[in-house]
Amino acid sequence: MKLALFGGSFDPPHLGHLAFARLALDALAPDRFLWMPAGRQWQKPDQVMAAGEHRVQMLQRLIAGEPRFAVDDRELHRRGPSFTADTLNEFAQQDPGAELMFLIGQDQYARLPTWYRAETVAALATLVVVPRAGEAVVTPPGMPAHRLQVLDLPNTPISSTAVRDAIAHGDDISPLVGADVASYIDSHRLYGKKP
Ligand SMILES: Nc1ncnc2c1ncn2[C@@H]1O[C@H](COP(=O)(O)OP(=O)(O)OP(=O)(O)O)[C@@H](O)[C@H]1O
Ligand SMILES: O=C(O)c1ccc[n+]([C@@H]2O[C@H](COP(=O)([O-])O)[C@@H](O)[C@H]2O)c1
Repeated sequence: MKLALFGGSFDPPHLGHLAFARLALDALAPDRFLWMPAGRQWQKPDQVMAAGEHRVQMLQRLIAGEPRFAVDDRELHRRGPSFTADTLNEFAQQDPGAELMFLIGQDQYARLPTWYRAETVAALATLVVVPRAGEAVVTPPGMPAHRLQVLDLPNTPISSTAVRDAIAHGDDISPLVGADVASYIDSHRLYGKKP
């Protein structure tokens, strides 16, 4: 069983995430593809994120057109920081024969040596990495031995930060997150969205 895991803050999820996920679905042909919103991303201590339930609802709207996608909210229910090593250990114990693939963009791949138990992450999953914001995939110094699959994602210059900034400026965010996520943000007044 091949299991693709896409972890993220998803605050909010956007069309860049969706482009990456669709490409991975085609390229990897996993048996399951799970989007995993982080509970507490310990490396973003200053960011007050939208509640986990809102991020799950936005993800559900973003992925609605693709029945092979599902949301796994286990990290939202775990106490303490959301360590990817813990999550991968859970999957490995749950299904010892499964081939785990963890999706990340180059920005996070570059930081991976700073993650909690990076060697466990590297040992348990193949890292599926895409370029980000024009930055090619480069293995960072200090990265433990790992399996790497690079996917050639065309540059999708969207970030959650840009979405939050666009909201602050009163801009239409539908081109960044799609109409369904935009209307969810609107109706729940997330990220300081004005009526
Ligand atoms: N436009 C994009 N293209 C490729 N990968 C992306 C893109 N946006 C996010 N990712 C990747 O998706 C994962 C989750 O990203 P995250 O939820 O932090 O979104 P973000 O846009 O990077 O957020 P923020 O701007 O708040 O840092 C990370 O591995 C990140 O590298
Ligand atoms: O385990 C860690 O130490 C760790 C440190 C930073 C990020 N991560 C995970 O990497 C994924 C992408 O993070 P982010 O902040 O770019 O959305 C998400 O699943 C995070 O929980 C994990």
